[in-house]
Amino acid sequence: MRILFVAAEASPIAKVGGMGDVVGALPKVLRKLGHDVRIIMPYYGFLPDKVDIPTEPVWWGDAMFQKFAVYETVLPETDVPLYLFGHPCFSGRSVYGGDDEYWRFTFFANGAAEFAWNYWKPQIIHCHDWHTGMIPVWMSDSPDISTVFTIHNLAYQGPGREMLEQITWCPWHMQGDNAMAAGLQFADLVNTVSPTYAAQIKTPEYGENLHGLLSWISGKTRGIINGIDTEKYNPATDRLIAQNFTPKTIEKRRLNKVRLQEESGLEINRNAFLIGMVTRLVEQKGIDLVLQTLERFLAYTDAQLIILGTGDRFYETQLWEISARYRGRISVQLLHNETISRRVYSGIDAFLMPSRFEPCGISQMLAMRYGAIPIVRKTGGLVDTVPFFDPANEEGLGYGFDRYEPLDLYTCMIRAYEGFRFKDAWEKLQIRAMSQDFSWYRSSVDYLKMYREVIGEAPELTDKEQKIIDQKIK
Ligand SMILES: Nc1ncnc2c1ncn2[C@@H]1O[C@H](COP(=O)(O)OP(=O)(O)O[C@H]2O[C@H](CO)[C@@H](O)[C@H](O)[C@H]2O)[C@@H](O)[C@H]1O
Repeated sequence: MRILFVAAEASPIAKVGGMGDVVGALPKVLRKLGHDVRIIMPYYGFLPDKVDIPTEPVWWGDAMFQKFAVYETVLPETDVPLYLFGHPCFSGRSVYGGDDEYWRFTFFANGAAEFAWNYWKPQIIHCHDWHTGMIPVWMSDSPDISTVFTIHNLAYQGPGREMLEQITWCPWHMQGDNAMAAGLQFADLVNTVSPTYAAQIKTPEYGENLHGLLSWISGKTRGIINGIDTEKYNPATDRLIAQNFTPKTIEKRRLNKVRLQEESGLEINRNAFLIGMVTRLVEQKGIDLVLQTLERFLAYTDAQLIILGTGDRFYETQLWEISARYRGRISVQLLHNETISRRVYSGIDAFLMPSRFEPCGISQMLAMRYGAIPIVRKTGGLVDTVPFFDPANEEGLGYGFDRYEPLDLYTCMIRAYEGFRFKDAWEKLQIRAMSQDFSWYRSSVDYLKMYREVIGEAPELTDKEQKIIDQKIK
């Protein structure tokens, strides 16, 4: 199949959060399974530092009364062709933000549609989040190009209908109050990134005002759990961490904890319970709950906390302030840094993710891959990826709590803290977490089915695909 991914992010060159992980990893696996998958994303000002880009474009196009250039390169460390949509509006150093964000990404979507009509024609356009929401609307007039729309974050819905009508082409039959809603309405199939979240978004509590529409289209909506890039994120070979280790050599992991404590200004204490977070500092991630719980938890235990994240200034300031009062016990790094993130995953004992809502969550899977035990709120994809620890039967992978309440988080953290004191049981839990298969090959089966469904083919895997997948998954 010929599939064009259209997205604002692609790891490793333009990643802000989990969408970048998905767009950077899934095409690579689909290509290994024999499909011609390519990506188009904006040519951000910082990209020349990260990837070789030819000076001559392969194509010039027009959209929204502007000219744009498309450059062709390859996503680093893969064989995935990458097209970069070049226009001065994307020359800044950050992916999101700025007053023209809505206009800029709508223009990008429009350019990507022109590109698919005129330069490289896919059978399927795979759209990601509101930035690409208008593409299914435009493609509804092109019967030879089908569309799949993936919801990574329903909270951001893009420009409203009125603005869309001012800046771009909205066909008379268009429906939807904003870019996200339009994408959901017109895509041939829609998915979000876990089965639990796919069910939750049909309710007012999680639907971000689109629950009515999402219930209406539930027949064409799927829930497909994300994977992680298990080649890149492999503690046995990762060169960015202090000490490599495997489930069989888990004792070697201890060195990573000590190094992390050294590097982040925490007291060096192998026995202290070290909890970590690697996250965007936004309301979704439950930072307010952590702030309400933390001091009580620190008073009761000898635990330490490291937070790596950037986001809302409000949370950044509060975390910074609290870390200044607990030197040696709390380390807050207000950065986006891939190397530090891996050093955190490989050194902490437990990974905290008390999300208000969570479509899937990649961080908790990365944490488990590196032997850190998740402490999560039972919501969305965290339900599907973190079965809860049952010490009596030696089952499960992490600790969980239900209600979005400080006391519930506190109790859950105390349970994990107590669990950590039973060293043998904790080590077995770590080994079990590390031994899970979170690779994209598993989820690629459901994506292939979805792609085949939109182009009217039988959903079964081919023998070749089945063989590769059988080899890859445990
Ligand atoms: N400061 C920092 N430095 C370095 N790396 C950092 C970082 N902050 C975050 N990251 C990285 O960004 C990714 C975060 O991915 P998540 O899926 O956990 O959440 P996010 O909300 O961004 O994604 C959204 O999209 C994804 C993809 O579908 C869904 O899984 C998720 O539920 C949804 O909210 C991880 O790879 C993490 O390591």
